[in-house]
Amino acid sequence: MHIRIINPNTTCAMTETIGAAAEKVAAQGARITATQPESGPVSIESHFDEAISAVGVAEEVLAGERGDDPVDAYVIACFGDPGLLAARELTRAPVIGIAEAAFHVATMISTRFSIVTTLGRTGIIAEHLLESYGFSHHCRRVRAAEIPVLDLEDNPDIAFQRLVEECLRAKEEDNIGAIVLGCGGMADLTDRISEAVGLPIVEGVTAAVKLAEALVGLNLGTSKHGDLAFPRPKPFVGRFESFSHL
Ligand SMILES: NC(=O)NC1=NC(=O)NC1=O
Repeated sequence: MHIRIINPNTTCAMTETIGAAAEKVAAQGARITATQPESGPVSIESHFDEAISAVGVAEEVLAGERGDDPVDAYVIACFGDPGLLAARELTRAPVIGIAEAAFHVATMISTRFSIVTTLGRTGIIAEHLLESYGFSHHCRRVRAAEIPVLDLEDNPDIAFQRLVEECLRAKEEDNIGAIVLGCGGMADLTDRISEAVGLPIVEGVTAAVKLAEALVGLNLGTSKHGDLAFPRPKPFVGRFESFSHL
């Protein structure tokens, strides 16, 4: 089984972190390819960043579809799940966003969870996803450690400390059974945070890898009946000309 994990931002170090975390939990025989767009934001911390990164996600799925190494499942490894539905239109394989995966897993081990994400301004993105996926009433609170995404790579000790402090506040105040980590860049911190906080920690990259394995094992992929059918072929002009007649 070949899982292509797409880091929608363009920071190689974070792609490596994400890929290593995925490798650690991947089943025997599952092969992980971790990739990122050639162009786009170095980190995704706003609606604008999300919108721009969605084009890169689509390009990385198309590269997987057109390559000579067949892809069995895709993971979008950014907590905003940028371009998730557009990506699903481009393939028959399962495409799993790390936020959606984390929400599903968290509700299987707890009746209520909180999210601890990076910057407070990205909290609304998580709220929109909770509403869109139908998990709003399961989530007590969306919290932020107030760390820029790239601090997870550049200042890991400070980032870890702030994350643990916010997770401890969530455990103390939110009446929850689990915490969802709200950034793909936190993929390597799960065990350390869980040990420090004393709660089950659900992290989206690893949750998405295991759900991808489950869907492939069930021989289930993205439905091509209805809105996730392949896009109608048409010309694209200008910088997106390569998308013409997909
Ligand atoms: N909430 C987030 O910080 N999301 C993210 N930004 C990135 O660049 N990757 C993420 O997962």
